[in-house]
Amino acid sequence: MKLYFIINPVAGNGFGLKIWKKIENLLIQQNISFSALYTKFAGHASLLAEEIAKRNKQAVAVVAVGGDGTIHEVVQGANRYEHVSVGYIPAGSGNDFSRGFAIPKKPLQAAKQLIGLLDRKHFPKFDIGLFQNKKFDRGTFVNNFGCGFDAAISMKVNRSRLKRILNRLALGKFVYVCYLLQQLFLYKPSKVTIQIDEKSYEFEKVWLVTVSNQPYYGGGMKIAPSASLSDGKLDVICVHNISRMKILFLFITVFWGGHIKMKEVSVLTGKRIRISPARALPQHADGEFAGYGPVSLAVKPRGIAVLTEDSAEDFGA
Ligand SMILES: Nc1ncnc2c1ncn2[C@@H]1O[C@H](COP(=O)(O)OP(=O)(O)OP(=O)(O)O)[C@@H](O)[C@H]1O
Repeated sequence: MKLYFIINPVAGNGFGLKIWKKIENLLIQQNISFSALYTKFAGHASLLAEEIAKRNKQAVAVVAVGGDGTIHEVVQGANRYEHVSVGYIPAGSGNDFSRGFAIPKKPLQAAKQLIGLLDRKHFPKFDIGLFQNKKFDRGTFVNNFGCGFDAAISMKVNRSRLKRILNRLALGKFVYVCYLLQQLFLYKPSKVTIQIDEKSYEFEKVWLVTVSNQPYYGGGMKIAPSASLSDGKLDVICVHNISRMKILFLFITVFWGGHIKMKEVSVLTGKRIRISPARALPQHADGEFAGYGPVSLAVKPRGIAVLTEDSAEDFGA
């Protein structure tokens, strides 16, 4: 099996590149042949993964070295090709993919796990999410999709100069707290209709709707504690009719999944989902800006093969 690495040198504020140098040495020491490609712009990992898929007719592994945005793009580019499996070396700031897919959080340990799996013929397959809106005809997500308050925060963070400054001071997470507090005062909740399979639900004063493929989100928050990568379903969490103060409380309890007991949090599951907000809410897919407005989502059961342990199949359920 041919082995490719797609490296996002700017992930984790330059951590991606540093980590890659160590992993490259490890691969050379162990006489493992591989190709390494560096991303040059946002969205490039998707194009590279698809090029690799088209160029190789035999089984090939494409490993993302970066954060959730990088593995998101690799899966976006690779998921339509049966002969492509994906791997992940966590080098970003959040790394929820490693939490959900049972990949070690330490990059060198993740690399060792990956090396140990290379001689296998088959890798476990996991569900992924698909979405369609005005911006994307067939977008994918591996962790979660969100619209509303959380997408507004991640849009602000990603466009922020403050993020780059604070990242340099190793205070990257603080920037999320700053924009969370800002949006807490500025965000205007709105009415949202959610259609899940054959049922329709109307929620007033909605702050956010997330659609999860796995439990973890936003750097370790357990937003959808029951989401499973192998159940052929997506978990929908809708936060509505909640006071601004209680939102803060929610963002504390979400770290252990306690928020789902709150009366303002509705938990639903299904295979096909349509979210129709009364006003065009921002959206993200795995933390990457994904558009505005109504969106249709569906699960693609066992949609991607991942270089991880077989036991990861039961992870998160
Ligand atoms: N060469 C590049 N220059 C600028 N941006 C890039 C480049 N390569 C990739 N990107 C973009 O960098 C962004 C961040 O990548 P990624 O999410 O992997 O890292 P992170 O934000 O540090 O980690 P996490 O999402 O886990 O918090 C993504 O939107 C990706 O498209």
